[in-house]
Amino acid sequence: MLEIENLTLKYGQSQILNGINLTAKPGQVTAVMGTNGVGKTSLLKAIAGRHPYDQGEIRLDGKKLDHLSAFGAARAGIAYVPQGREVFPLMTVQENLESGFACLDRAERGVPEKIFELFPILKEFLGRRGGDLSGGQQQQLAIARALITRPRVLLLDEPTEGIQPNIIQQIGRVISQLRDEGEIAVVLVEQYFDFAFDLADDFYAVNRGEIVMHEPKQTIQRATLLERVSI
Ligand SMILES: Nc1ncnc2c1ncn2[C@@H]1O[C@H](COP(=O)(O)OP(=O)(O)OP(=O)(O)O)[C@@H](O)[C@H]1O
Repeated sequence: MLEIENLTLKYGQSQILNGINLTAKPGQVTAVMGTNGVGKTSLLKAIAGRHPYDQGEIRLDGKKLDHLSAFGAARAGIAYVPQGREVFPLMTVQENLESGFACLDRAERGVPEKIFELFPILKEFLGRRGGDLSGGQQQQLAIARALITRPRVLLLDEPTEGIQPNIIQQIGRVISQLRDEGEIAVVLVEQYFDFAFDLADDFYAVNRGEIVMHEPKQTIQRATLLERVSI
């Protein structure tokens, strides 16, 4: 389980996150929603060791992750799929997948067959360059690369952005499957409201660096959440 307690983050003098508390459980999709610029990406970056946070605590399975680097966070079990995907355009699909090996011990460095079961297109395109894939295929590659590290937590930053509907559906099915397997806590930052609403088990609405609503699927009202994330 991922636990964030009282997290604050600044860019220079600008306070961007102001005391965030959030829990993401394995076997659940936790949605973090809100309009542009409220701090969703910054929160994921802090968790993934991509940006230093000022105060607060991040714990994984009860263990404090003490201001880790990106490498340290990946080794600790946190995988991050950034907005815009960051696929290496001149490297092949195979090489892009292997770039996920960096944080693994030598004995663990292999692409599990499960990756190709989740994303069959990647097996077909192993020799193709990342930059020659469609946006949706690149998103699948970015998620696959993250899964290679066998994470405990999967952070997804707007995985549907700029992607055609049939691939959005496939990505939704993969996220559901990962959730149902029960091993990984998925944290989903998403502005495509219905995608997140249909998929997630727990919802956090963020506004100006603060959590303004937290409610599980069982009790949440669609209209209330929509209003909170549209402010
Ligand atoms: N490197 C940076 N330096 C200074 N300010 C930044 C930096 N990155 C983001 N910001 C600012 O921090 C605020 C939060 O940005 P962030 O990207 O976390 O928001 P977001 O909710 O993910 O928005 P979006 O959906 O547009 O990505 C914004 O006002 C943004 O302009």
